[in-house]
Amino acid sequence: MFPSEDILVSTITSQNPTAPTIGAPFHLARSPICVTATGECIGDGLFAGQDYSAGEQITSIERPLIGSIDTQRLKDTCANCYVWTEGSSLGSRLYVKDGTKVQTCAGCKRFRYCSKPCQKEAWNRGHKHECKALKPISDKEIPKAVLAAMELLIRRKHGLIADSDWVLLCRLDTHIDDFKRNGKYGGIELMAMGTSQFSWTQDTFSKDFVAGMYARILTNSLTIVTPTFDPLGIMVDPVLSHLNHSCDPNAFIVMDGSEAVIRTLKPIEKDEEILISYIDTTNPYARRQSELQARWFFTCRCKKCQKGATCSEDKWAISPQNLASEWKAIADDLIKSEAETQSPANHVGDSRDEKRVAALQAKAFVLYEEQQTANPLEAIEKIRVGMRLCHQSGLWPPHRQPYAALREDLILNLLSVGKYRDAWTHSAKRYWNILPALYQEKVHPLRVVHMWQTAMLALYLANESEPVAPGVELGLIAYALISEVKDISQLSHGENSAFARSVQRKYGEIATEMQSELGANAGDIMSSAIKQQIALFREMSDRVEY
Ligand SMILES: C[S@@+](CC[C@H](N)C(=O)[O-])C[C@H]1O[C@@H](n2cnc3c(N)ncnc32)[C@H](O)[C@@H]1O
Repeated sequence: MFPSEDILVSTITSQNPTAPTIGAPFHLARSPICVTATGECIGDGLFAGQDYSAGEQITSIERPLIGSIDTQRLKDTCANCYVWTEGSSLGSRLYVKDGTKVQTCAGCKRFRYCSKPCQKEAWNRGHKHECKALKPISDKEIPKAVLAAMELLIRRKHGLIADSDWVLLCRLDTHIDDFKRNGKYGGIELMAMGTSQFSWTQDTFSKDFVAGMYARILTNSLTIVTPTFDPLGIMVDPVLSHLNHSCDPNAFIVMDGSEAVIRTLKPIEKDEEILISYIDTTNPYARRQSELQARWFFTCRCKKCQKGATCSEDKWAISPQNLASEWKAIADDLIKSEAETQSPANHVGDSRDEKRVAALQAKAFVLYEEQQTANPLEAIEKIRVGMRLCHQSGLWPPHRQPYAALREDLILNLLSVGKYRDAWTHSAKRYWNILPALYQEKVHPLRVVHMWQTAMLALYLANESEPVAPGVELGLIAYALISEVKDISQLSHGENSAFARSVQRKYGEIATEMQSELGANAGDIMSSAIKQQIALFREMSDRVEY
């Protein structure tokens, strides 16, 4: 048992950030981005230890210190290596070995593992202590943040978290005062009480310390994702959790099983701060600010936010004054009847026309959120209503949110009900008109993953007897896309990543198949045919109604 964690933590938090180590890929220092309204610097961040070009690895962390899987994913995800054995999106699971299954831990009946070695690794990391504590409460649904806090406290109590990690972790802000101000501190105290009780650590950590640690998890966790960015849970890590946010980030975290890698999105100079994004940065300015304020308690002053609502995310296809009169009437009704239209997250401007546009935007976001909890067929209907609103009002360019996000979910839902052809035309629209606008860097991992999914859909449809449109040969389009993804995935995911390797493998299979079909002149025949097919693929993006 430790004499007094509270004393240890207060000593640590007053220390200065670590000095840079020569030759290290990054270092921790005071961040100029974390400032109060009066300009006082209040937080740390990670800074580049050398110059990096776009698409380079900065560092790799074998596994985050603490990971906690979403309740929904506990049943189909390995709690050690984070392999997701189900997966919904097309082409997203090629990197998972066929027949991978997970089995429940016989003790706690909560976590599942894909193999004996994974179970053993988790056991030795601390599950041997945690399992006993979780066993009597195996029938209770426990929020992932509580499970993360339990793991953290149990492992520290049993000497399974190094002092150096603990020191860094305890330096992260708890935001307790912010929680007290927004009225959520009571809930935190309650969760912390449960955490202490369930983890059998009351003898080691005080009530206030646990509340602080729980609050720290809420404001410093990152999302565990698959290599294709399907969310699986949350992770807390002394290094990763020190990364600050920018709506115009220069880096991102990509995961390969339990390994988390920080990679660059743009060139970064030595001593420049490494910034990732915490949120969907494709949203308009007011929405981004509201989300960051509500969840992380800060006003973002990144380069993009300093320009206010003037960037491409905030551009309308027509000016608000030119909205057709029937849409003005619809907007006026919404202003009278729907509270959401007044939310600061939808703020567009103070003129009457801007308020109307904000009301239509609020409605589109409500529809976007509502469809997320509906079954696929209902979701498709709701999404179509939202997309028609965006299209028929004439206000939205295809990449403006939530129009682009609605199409994204439409594609996923169409795939899940087997409407592959419909999904294909929307994917073509997304490929040509949306991805380059949303993710301007070619190495952006979300752009790469979406390209990959488009390629896999083309490949699937290539085997159907009826072409999707006259003259279209989807096999060739798939080949061209896979070959593009093959090259870029080395930069977005890393050449040795499971994702890049599975793309490489697929490319090899298809190239061999094409060569055996077309013979010695395969290269020449294909390059002219591909040009023609790409032109047809581009034309397909104009065939969607909205
Ligand atoms: C995951 S932590 C990052 C580490 C944090 N800077 C620290 O030293 O504890 C998230 C917190 O960092 C601060 N932060 C991150 N990005 C910021 C930004 N762009 N502007 C202002 N504060 C930021 C906020 O206080 C946020 O709640």
